[in-house]
Amino acid sequence: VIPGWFSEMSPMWPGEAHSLKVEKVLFQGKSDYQDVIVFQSATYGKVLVLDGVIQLTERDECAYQEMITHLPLCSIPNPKKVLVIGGGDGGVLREVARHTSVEQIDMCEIDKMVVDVSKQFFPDVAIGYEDPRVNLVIGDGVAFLKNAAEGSYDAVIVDSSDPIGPAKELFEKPFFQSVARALRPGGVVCTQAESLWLHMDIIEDIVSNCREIFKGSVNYAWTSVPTYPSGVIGFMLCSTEGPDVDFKHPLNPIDESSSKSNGPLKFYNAEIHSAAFCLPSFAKKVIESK
Ligand SMILES: NCCCN[C@H]1CC[C@H](N)CC1
Repeated sequence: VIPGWFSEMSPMWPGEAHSLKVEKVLFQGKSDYQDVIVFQSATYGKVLVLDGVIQLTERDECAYQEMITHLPLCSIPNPKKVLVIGGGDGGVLREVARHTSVEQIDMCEIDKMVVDVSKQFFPDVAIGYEDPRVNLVIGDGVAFLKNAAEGSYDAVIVDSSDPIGPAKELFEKPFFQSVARALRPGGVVCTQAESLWLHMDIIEDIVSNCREIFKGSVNYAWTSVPTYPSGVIGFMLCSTEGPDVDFKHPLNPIDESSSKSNGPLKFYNAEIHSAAFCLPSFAKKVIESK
């Protein structure tokens, strides 16, 4: 490693590595599940790294947290009960809390060290934990959903790391089946769905599993996050059989007054919501043909 530089290498993006200039390492630890590092970067603020993979930076986390949350929640009229799988940094909680219709936010995060480190080093992200509607469970999302009552959620958000390490099972068919069971008719799920530049094979498998399991609509959306591999990240948006969900045209705008509580929206808006579903031809061919 070049002195003072962090390079993000993984078998999931062979032959390439995004690098950030490191000013100071603020935390290094090893939880029961993964290596955890926080460093002060020269140009992206503080950075959270798990097993050598960038999870968030202060400068661009708004793009991911706002899109993964508002793409599903702005697509249904009145979300009340929301489940977050993963998301231990608290950023998705911060975004869900903007929705005044939401009454209960359950979260299941497997690694307590991620929660503690986020509260210590990323207070503007971990602010989500301060919302009284939040119930945090430290545990395995797969087990949590197996025990969830049928049809108990309006929305599930799967804010996972990559399918190498603790999040591996969150990309597999049985997990998607348990999500569908826990959703009410016309309920929605949004999952972290990797990069259309790097992972069309993974996306192809996820799409075909989702089309089998979710009998409402199944769509892939994507957005720009400079510090994620290839500079983009995708999302699977699925709804269960029941009241129609048109993900491409948001019907439930975020209540402006509630947005102020956790600072202004920096990235999401209704136009970029619809634009997120426009795909390059090479991806359309795979995703829309499954
Ligand atoms: N809430 C933290 C974001 C986790 N999602 C990331 C997507 C891109 C991956 N390479 C790493 C995890």
